[in-house]
Amino acid sequence: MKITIIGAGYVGLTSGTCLAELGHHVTCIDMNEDRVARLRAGEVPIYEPGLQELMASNIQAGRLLFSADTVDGAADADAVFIAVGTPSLADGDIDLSFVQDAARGIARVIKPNCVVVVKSTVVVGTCKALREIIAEERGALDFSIASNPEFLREGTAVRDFLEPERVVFGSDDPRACAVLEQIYQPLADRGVTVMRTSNANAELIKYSANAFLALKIGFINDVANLCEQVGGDVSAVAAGIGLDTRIGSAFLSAGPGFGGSCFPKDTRAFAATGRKHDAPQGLIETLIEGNEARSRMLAERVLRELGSKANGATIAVLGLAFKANTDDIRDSPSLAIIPWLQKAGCRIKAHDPKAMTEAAKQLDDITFCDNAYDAARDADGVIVLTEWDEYRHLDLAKIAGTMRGALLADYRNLWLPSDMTDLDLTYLSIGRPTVSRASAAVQVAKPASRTVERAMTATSSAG
Ligand SMILES: NC(=O)c1ccc[n+]([C@@H]2O[C@H](COP(=O)([O-])OP(=O)(O)OC[C@H]3O[C@@H](n4cnc5c(N)ncnc54)[C@H](O)[C@@H]3O)[C@@H](O)[C@H]2O)c1
Ligand SMILES: O=c1ccn([C@@H]2O[C@H](COP(=O)(O)OP(=O)(O)O[C@H]3O[C@H](CO)[C@@H](O)[C@H](O)[C@H]3O)[C@@H](O)[C@H]2O)c(=O)[nH]1
Repeated sequence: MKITIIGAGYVGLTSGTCLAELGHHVTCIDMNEDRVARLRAGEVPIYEPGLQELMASNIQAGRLLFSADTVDGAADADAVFIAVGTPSLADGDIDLSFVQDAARGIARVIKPNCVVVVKSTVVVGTCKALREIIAEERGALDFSIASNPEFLREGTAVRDFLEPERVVFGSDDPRACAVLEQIYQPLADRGVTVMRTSNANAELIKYSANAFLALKIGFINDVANLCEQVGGDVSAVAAGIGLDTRIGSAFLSAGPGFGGSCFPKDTRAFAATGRKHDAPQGLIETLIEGNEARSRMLAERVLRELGSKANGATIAVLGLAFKANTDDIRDSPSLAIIPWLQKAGCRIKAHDPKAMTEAAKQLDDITFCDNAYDAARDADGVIVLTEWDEYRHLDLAKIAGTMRGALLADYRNLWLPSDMTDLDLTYLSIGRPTVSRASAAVQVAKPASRTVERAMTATSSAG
């Protein structure tokens, strides 16, 4: 199949590369000429593990091309995938202007019988509206439209695309369904479930999936708040409920709140769609409120701990990306927590293995450091906001030895409270007992089984 992808960002580039890997001939088009030039030179403009190698081998095999020219790239495609951004508007609804522009851009170019596939995350009814835009722009042309939402996660995008738990596509046009079935046949041959449904259902499935996953996170964060008040341990509670297969153990890691380019904007859009269609999504409205309030709550927890020393304190922030293994900082908790600390008079030193360049564009007055040890040196407090593996292996005694203060706020539960008892640190984490510097030994109950506790910490942060 000849496939064109409009938008070579996280989704377009990964999908395009993976579709080439499945044997299709793919052209990725992006309006950002600089991005296209870098891609043509074999450079991957985002950090996504495994993508560079896969891209190189498919370029080499002649199955993957890049272009900044829609006419050049889309004219002979059997299917054109739209994978451009759908950011939030001020009222929470999504901005469909990029998708609409992309549809207008291809309308005059596509060949008869082409299938236009919407991969961007869009609210229900969008495909229908895009069909009208293309028809208006092009006049009489036989073409089909389909929705094919993407479920990949940043950081594991290549694996998620090539080994998905399911592929969902929807169209009210059997010809579009036949083309999509052919495109995904190589995955179906490997045993992947390919679900075919209506256009509207496919659009609804994407938002409902993200909203449900975000609810799990919001729920466990609320449970963590309760654990902190009553002396519980959220890791144990999550493990205990997750053993029930009706609940499942995934997406029950308590932390600084969900961020990223999807959950915050998609939950807002889902709620806005509910309001618009007189089907209020009360659970999701409350979830959004709680998640937004969480950043301030976690900043205040640190400020409370620092007390009168907060104004003028130096805080080392470890991790700026919204999660590990990505350079993406869109809607990252760091972007909300850091300004709260700065407002209270804290000076911020920060480190992130991949996201400092992006963070520098959005955060002011930060001293960026080459590594976590440099960030922590002379700091009054250290806050962990991203669960990078390299932080798990830090020498905490060394960190404690070079800090001016003694506060470690582990908002990703990377370590165990019971491992802190010999360190000269006050250890805060999420939904678990605080280990206070002065009376560490009496405050932390040893877990019944350290093996179980360690396993829980490892799996819960895997997401
Ligand atoms: N990032 C994810 O993990 C993820 C996962 C699943 C779904 N999604 C959805 O996929 C869509 C894309 O997300 P993303 O993170 O890849 O966005 P992105 O911002 O990384 O990439 C979008 C790209 O589209 C390009 N673009 C915009 N308009 C264009 C046009 N008219 N012609 C050509 N190029 C154009 C931009 O230059 C940019 O490079 C969104 O709707 C998002 O919600 C994202
Ligand atoms: O148990 C968990 C799991 C995740 N998170 C946070 O939730 C956010 C989203 O994480 P994740 O889902 O791993 O990352 P994304 O790359 O944003 O992927 C989500 O959003 C994509 C875009 O729609 C979908 O395609 C994916 O299926 C969906 O998982 C991040 O801030 C995580 O730190 C938690 O706090 N606890």
